[in-house]
Amino acid sequence: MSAAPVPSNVPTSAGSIDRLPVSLPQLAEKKRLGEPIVMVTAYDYPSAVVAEQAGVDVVLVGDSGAMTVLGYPSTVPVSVDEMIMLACATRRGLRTPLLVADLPFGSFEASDQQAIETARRFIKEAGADAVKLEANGVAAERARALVNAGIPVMGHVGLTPQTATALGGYRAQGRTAERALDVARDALALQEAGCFSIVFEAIPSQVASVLMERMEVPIIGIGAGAATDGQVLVFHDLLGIREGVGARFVKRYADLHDEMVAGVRAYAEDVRTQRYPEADHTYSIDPVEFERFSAEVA
Ligand SMILES: Nc1nc(=O)c2c([nH]1)NC[C@@H]1CN(c3ccc(C(=O)N[C@@H](CCC(=O)O)C(=O)O)cc3)CN21
Ligand SMILES: CC(C)C(=O)C(=O)O
Ligand SMILES: [Mg+2]
Repeated sequence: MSAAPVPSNVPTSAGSIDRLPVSLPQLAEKKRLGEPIVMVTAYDYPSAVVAEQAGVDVVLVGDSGAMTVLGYPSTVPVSVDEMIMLACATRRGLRTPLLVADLPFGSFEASDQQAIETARRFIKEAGADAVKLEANGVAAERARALVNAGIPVMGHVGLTPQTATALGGYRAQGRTAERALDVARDALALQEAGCFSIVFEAIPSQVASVLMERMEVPIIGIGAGAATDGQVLVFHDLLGIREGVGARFVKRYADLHDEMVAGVRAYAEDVRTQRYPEADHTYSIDPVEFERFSAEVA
């Protein structure tokens, strides 16, 4: 399927009627065929347009946006309303990729009903195609309730930033036999609960490799090695938009932060040295009109 190079710029937040998104069966088919699945985060209209035009399969409105675009020190403080706003902006720039939205910390844990109400907001108000939730004590139970309510769910195991304090910070997980078994249990529970896909974050590649033998749904890795069915990276990390969190899995494909600073610096320099604006950047008025205006205003 060839992606339209132009965004739909949909009139409503819920997506355009003629949108043909990447489907869950298409992702399963990619796994079956061994075709790697490409996922990237986006948080607003321009990043969504970039992801669309680059032809990715899945776009994640990650709660990492709490840090990358909202400036919070972690993903924990971001609210559902803030995430909905990011998801709506992303939706408007997106046509073909599957749009997945992270359920933020505190928005789904309390009860199945809370999880369903939150997920429905992402689907109905923001036009998300699916939601993602991080493994914790109740995630599999909530995932099952969401799937039963007709909401596609992606799981997330390994380094789960919403519970990073309990995990010892932003560090790789599953590095002892016991902890690798914890990751395995989380992944199998989420698969059993009906998740259509699961993210493996920051686990040893050997552990991910062995787990892949047990996984029937497409697995998207970030710092989980090359054996997963696809990869995901944070938009700002792969484009070098800020210093980032220093995760070893980041591969930087551009240095946009430096380019943006250089651009604004050059603009500032032009203003201060009066090299901007030039004639091309200014408007003019008909000479007769200008004479009349000058006579009156004086
Ligand atoms: N911009 C951004 N990109 C991300 O990938 C991301 C976020 N933000 N915010 C939430 C989490 C945090 N992430 C991280 C952060 C660090 C490592 C990491 O590799 N940590 C080192 C240890 C660093 C230390 O010792 O402090 C490790 O080797 O485990 C992995 C994932 C991934 N997520
Ligand atoms: C890194 C991905 C998987 C994520 O959860 C996020 O960006 O919030
Ligand atoms: Mg996340």
